[in-house]
Amino acid sequence: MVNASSPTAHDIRQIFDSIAPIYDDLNQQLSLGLHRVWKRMTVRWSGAQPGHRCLDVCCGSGDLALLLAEQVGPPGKIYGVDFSAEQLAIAQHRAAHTWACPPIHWYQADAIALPFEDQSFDAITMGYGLRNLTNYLKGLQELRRVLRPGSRAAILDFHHPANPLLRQFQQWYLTTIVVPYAERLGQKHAYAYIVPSLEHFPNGPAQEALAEAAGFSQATHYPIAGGLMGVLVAIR
Ligand SMILES: C/C(=C\Cc1cc(O)c2ccccc2c1O)CCC[C@H](C)CCC[C@H](C)CCCC(C)C
Ligand SMILES: C[S@@+](CC[C@H](N)C(=O)[O-])C[C@H]1O[C@@H](n2cnc3c(N)ncnc32)[C@H](O)[C@@H]1O
Repeated sequence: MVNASSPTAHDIRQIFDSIAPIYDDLNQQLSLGLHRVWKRMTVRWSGAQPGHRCLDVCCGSGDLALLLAEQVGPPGKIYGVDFSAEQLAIAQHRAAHTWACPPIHWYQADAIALPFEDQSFDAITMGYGLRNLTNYLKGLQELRRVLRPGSRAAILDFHHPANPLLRQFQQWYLTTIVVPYAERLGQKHAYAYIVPSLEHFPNGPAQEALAEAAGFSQATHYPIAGGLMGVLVAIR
């Protein structure tokens, strides 16, 4: 059983391997489909353009990598990285069954040790991944390392909203809606992990400071979904 307050990387990989078959459906149902809007915003903020070479870190089942592929088109190149083999298997299957999807290169690797040369990418996305890393700073340093100068990383994730009512709503939704829903599918422990993962995750201004500590020249956090989450846009 996962130690929810301080899970190891192995614990986290096991969680995402185990929920892979239901991950997409639960995200769609639990976010009322809105997660696709939040991901499209993230791709737009990444600055990805036709012909670009882009990376989606903690790609999971491939949502953001597939959106990047749509954006860069056949001349572009897309790479997806995740350390969960089961999530990557879903991503590969979805890409193979997506009409006219440009080739996407999938890598099973750790986000804090990316298997790419320095300054390899024109844009990077990371959706609901940073909060799951055991070392946020190292994760941001790796994103910066593989980005080309002047290029952007767009990092989408939850955080605790500043507004106390919204924070109460977030806690209520996660504990009263999300966890019982997942429990009916035998995945209570996996989804129960979201709440403690938020406890020590930095808010917008702290994320900006962390990105600058990682060496990014500029970082701006844009709250979305009423402040329940946000997109950190970091420029190398
Ligand atoms: C795509 C979404 C969440 C991804 C996600 C992130 C994690 O860290 C996990 C950890 C463990 C298991 C699963 C995940 C995981 O799926 C967002 C949509 C799914 C969310 C679970 C729904 C909660 C969203 C907001 C807290 C409330 C939104 C309210 C609005 C009225 C829909
Ligand atoms: C909540 S899912 C997000 C998936 C996808 N980005 C999305 O938006 O749906 C988090 C993903 O991060 C991956 N992950 C967590 N820690 C990782 C690490 N250190 N290295 C690589 N992948 C990691 C998990 O395996 C999981 O697929």
